Amino acid sequence: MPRKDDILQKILARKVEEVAARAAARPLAEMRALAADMPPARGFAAAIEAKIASGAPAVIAEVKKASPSKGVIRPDFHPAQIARSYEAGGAACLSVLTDVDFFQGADAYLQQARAACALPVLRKDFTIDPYQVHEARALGADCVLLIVAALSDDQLAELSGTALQLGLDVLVEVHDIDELERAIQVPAPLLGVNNRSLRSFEVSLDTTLSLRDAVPRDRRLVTESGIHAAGDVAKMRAAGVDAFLVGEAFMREPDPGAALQRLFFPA
Ligand SMILES: O=C(O)c1ccccc1NCC(=O)[C@H](O)[C@H](O)COP(=O)(O)O
Repeated sequence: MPRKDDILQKILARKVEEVAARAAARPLAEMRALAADMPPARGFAAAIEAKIASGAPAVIAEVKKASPSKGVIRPDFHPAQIARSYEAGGAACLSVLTDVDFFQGADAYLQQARAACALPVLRKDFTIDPYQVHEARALGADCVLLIVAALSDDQLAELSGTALQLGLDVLVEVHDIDELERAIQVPAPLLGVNNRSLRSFEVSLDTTLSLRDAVPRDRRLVTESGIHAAGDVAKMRAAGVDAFLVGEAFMREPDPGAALQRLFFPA
């Protein structure tokens, strides 16, 4: 598949500008104070472990209007309705895209989705600065995403440290073995393997299968992207993978939670 002119680098360049503008509008000290005033987080990793302990797969159900690889996925987009539907369908947690420029996301979507249900919520964004971690907490997020390909080791340590200090969980995302080796230096239990290359957009579930044995036993492997069919779920579960992050397959369905239930909890 041809490279898409390295979309990840474009997103990161824009994110630097976005964070600077946000910090100018609302300084870090103010954001820190807002974050410090928030009630305790809902326990994102704990919800995943509880689901798996009950014998069920743990599904992180994504609330995503559009993406760089697919364009607009769900034009008729109502985050609160989607969140309620996912909760009824048996999701363990939600993932809400807040990036505006590349995913047509919004901070308000996270707040609306979280307020509509009792599920813990991942802020799905490109976190590059501690400012965004305080902002995530202030928005009510329960977990932040750290993409290893986007960060240096020092940034990974600083951002994960800030998140853990604030009571947030961290999903550390990798796509290859070099990134996995860097990710396991971060003391966070959730390790996402993205089956989609964020550089070429190519999706292969073999990415998860090839990295599975290198994931330490004290980490929870979350397979991310490209899960569409019962066969995909069966393939992962047969390989001992019990946690899933799924977006498009649900977002294209009229009732996303019913689609989740059909895919993961068939009668
Ligand atoms: O999806 C994209 O086009 C994309 C491009 C660049 C960076 C990230 C991107 N997606 C984020 C994700 O990884 C997915 O939203 C998530 O894993 C769900 O994937 P899917 O089930 O395939 O919608």
